[in-house]
Amino acid sequence: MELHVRYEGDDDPDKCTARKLARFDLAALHRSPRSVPSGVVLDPHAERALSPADPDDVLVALDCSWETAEAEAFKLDGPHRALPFLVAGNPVSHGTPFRLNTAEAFAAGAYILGHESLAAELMSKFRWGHTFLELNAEPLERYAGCADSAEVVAVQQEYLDLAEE
Ligand SMILES: C[S@@+](CC[C@H](N)C(=O)[O-])C[C@H]1O[C@@H](n2cnc3c(N)ncnc32)[C@H](O)[C@@H]1O
Repeated sequence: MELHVRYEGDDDPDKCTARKLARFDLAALHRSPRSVPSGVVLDPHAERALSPADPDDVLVALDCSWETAEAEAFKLDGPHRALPFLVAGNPVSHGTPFRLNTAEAFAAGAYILGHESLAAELMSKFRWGHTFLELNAEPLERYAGCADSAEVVAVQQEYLDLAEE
């Protein structure tokens, strides 16, 4: 599985998780949208949830600040998919649902698409990485066992209902 990042560079470079993954040769950074290959785009605004039915060869994320991550910013080729209910494990957004950093989004995507060891390798580069995998162990396992996006959404609903109680 290849990981590609459309890199906006408008967030703190010292804390940027995409840059760290690139330093370990785990992801490729693209400063121009034209050089980003077509692949499954991890897009929180997408209508369809990522599921094991999606292609697992190329995953793309947009690394930018959350202030500029509006829908128009995600103009990239390929099917756009939202990650289902998962909570951030990083210290900046710890416990916040849906608001993952780029490394967490890639780890979640890899896990759901059947690449658990890649998810573990990505998270091993961050001191909080194990927290993300521990906090989300059950939902990740369940999403990875779904047949399609509709099943993922049904499982997600159980977590949303629990979160509302
Ligand atoms: C907005 S950037 C913030 C990155 C942060 N500056 C960092 O250093 O990791 C996070 C990216 O991860 C992906 N992502 C995060 N949460 C997501 C979700 N719930 N669904 C789909 N993609 C998500 C998107 O590509 C999003 O643009």
